[in-house]
Amino acid sequence: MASSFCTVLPSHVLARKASFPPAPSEIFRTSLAPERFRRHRRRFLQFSCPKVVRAVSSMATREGAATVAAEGSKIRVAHVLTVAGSDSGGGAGIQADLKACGARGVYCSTVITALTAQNTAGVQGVNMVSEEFVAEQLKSVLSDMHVDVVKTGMLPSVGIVKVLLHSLNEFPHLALVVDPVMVSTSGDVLAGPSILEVFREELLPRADIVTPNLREASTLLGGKQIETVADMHEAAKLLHDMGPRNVLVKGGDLPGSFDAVDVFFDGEEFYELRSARVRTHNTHGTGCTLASCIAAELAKGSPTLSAVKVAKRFVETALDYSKEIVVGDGPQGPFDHFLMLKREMQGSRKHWIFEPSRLFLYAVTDSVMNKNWDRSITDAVKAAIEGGATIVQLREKEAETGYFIEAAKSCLEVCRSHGVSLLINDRVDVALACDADGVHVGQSDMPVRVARALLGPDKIIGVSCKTPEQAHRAWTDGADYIGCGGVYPTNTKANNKTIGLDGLKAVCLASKLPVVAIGGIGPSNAGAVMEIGAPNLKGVAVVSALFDRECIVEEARKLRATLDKGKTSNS
Ligand SMILES: Nc1ncnc2c1ncn2[C@@H]1O[C@H](COP(=O)(O)OP(=O)(O)OP(=O)(O)O)[C@@H](O)[C@H]1O
Ligand SMILES: Cc1ncc(CO)c(N)n1
Ligand SMILES: [Mg+2]
Repeated sequence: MASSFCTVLPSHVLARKASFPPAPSEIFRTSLAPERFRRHRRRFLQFSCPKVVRAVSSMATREGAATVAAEGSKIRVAHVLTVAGSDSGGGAGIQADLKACGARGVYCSTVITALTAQNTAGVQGVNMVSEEFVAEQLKSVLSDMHVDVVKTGMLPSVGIVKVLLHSLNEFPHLALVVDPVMVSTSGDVLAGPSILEVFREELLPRADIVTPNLREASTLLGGKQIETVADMHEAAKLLHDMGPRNVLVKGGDLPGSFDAVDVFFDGEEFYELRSARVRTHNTHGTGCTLASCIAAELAKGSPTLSAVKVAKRFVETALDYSKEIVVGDGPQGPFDHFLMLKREMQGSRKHWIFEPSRLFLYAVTDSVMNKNWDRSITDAVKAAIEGGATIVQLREKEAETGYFIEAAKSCLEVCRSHGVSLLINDRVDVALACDADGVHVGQSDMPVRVARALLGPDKIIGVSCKTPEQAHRAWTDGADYIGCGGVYPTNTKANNKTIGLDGLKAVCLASKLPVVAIGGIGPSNAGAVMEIGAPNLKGVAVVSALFDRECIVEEARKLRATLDKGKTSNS
C-alpha cells in the first residue's frame, strides 16, 4: 500500500528543503507556510487516503490547531523542544516554556540544563546538569520525537552550549529560537561571561531568531549602552551582523517608556512592536514565555514576524489578566499563562459540579415582558430569586450585544450572591464574555458539541428536546440537562409544537440526563407536570407565569409552594 506522509514545516525551513509538489505514493515531506499549504491542500489531498484528508483538512483551517502532519489515521502535532533551566518557583525557565506552549496548543519536550532554587525574591541556588546528561536528554528526545523548533533558555556553561550545537548539527532542519538568558530580572547571574564567545561565534549564527533583553543585548555587544529605542535599532543591527536570521531586542526594561517596545530586525527592515505597558509586578518569566510562544507559532508554520507579533500579544494579555494576582511575597511575581487564576482567586466563582436539583424552579427571562412591565433584567432576576427560583436563564432575543453583556454581568452578581446558577440562552459568546455558569441552546442553535468545545468542561449546557432521539443525542453530545416542551400551549414561542404530558414522559423515560419541563407551566398545572412519575424530571421552567405578571416575587412564591408541596407528598 502506498504510504502517505506529509509535514507542514515553518517557511524558514522551507528554504532548506526539497521542492513541491512531492511525488505521490512515496514518503514525502514538504515544508509550507500555512497560507501556501491552504492553497495547495487539494494537491496534497489527492495523494492521500480519506483519513489523511480529514486529518490534514482540519489542521490548516483551525486556528491554533497545531497539527503538522498526518500519517494514515495518525496525526502529528507541532512540537517545540525547550533546552533551558528549571525555575522552582514555576514562573520562568522550563516551567514557563511548558505553560506557554500548552497555552498556544503546541507540544513541548524539555531538556533541562540546570536546576535553580528560585522564587519571587530571586535566585537562591543553581545546580548545573552535567554536559553528559544534557547530551543524553537531547539524544532521547531528538532520536525519537519529531521536533519542529528548538528553543533555548538558560545555557549555563560553554560545554552545554557545545553539546547542543553538536545535536543541532545532526538535525540541520530544526528551527532555532535563542533566548540568550544571562541575568535574571532579580539581578542573579544565570550564565556567566564565559559563554559570550560561543554564543557570538557559534550559537547566534545558527539561530533563526535571537531575543535578548536590553541587558543581554548590551552584554553580547561588549557593553554597548542601550537606553533609547534608537539604541535598540542599532543593537538589533549589530546583533544581526553576528549571523542570526532575525533579531528581537526586547524593551521590557526600557527606562521611562510608557509602552513596552520591542525592536525586530530581519536584516532588511526594522519593526517597532509596541504594546501598552501593563502596570504590574508580575513580569517574572515574560522573556521565556515570549521566546516559547515565538517557537510555538513557528512550529505551527507562521512566518517569523507574525510569530513574534502573536507572542507579544500573548504576553501582554497574560500580564493584563494577572496584574493583581499574588503568588509570593517577593518583588517580582509570575503571571498566569492560562488566564484563569484571577477568576479563581477572586473567589466569586465556585466551581460546583452541576447539581440537577437546581432545575427545580427554573426562571427564564423575556426581554419583551420586561419591557412591557418596565423592569430591568436585573430587577426581574432579583425578584425571581427572592421568590424561590433555583436557576435563572437570560433569554434576551432582542437585546444588543454590548447591553446584554453588561446586564448579564449585573445579573451574575445577584445570582452568585444567592448561590443560584445563571445560564444564557443561545449566546455562547455572551456566556463567555460575562463568565456565566453556562448556556441553554435550542435544536437549531449552536450544536452542543461545539458549545462544549468553546465553554470547556465545567460550564453547564442545557438543550431543548422534544423527542427521545433528541434526548439521546443531547446525552452523547455532552449536555448536562434537557429542557422538554412545550408541555402546554404558550404564547412565548410562536409555532412551537405542544407535546403534552405524554410527550414529556416519553422524553423523560428515554433521557439519561435530568429534565426540566417547559411550556405553559404555572402554579395551576406545575403539580400535575411533576406527578408524571419520572424520577429524572427535576423541575419546571417558567417564563410568562413569572415575568408576565405584576408581582414576580409573589408568583414565584406560589409556584415554589406548589412544587415544594408535590415534593413532600411524593417523598
Ligand atoms: N509591564 C509590561 N507590560 C507589557 N509588556 C511587557 C511588560 N514587561 C515586559 N513586557 C514584554 O514582555 C516581553 C519580554 O520582555 P522583557 O524585556 O521583560 O524580557 P526579559 O527581561 O528577558 O524577561 P525575563 O527575564 O523576566 O523572563 C517583551 O515583549 C516585552 O515588551
Ligand atoms: C531557569 C530560569 N531561566 C530563565 C530565567 C529568566 O527569566 C530565569 N529567571 N530562570
Ligand atoms: Mg530574559
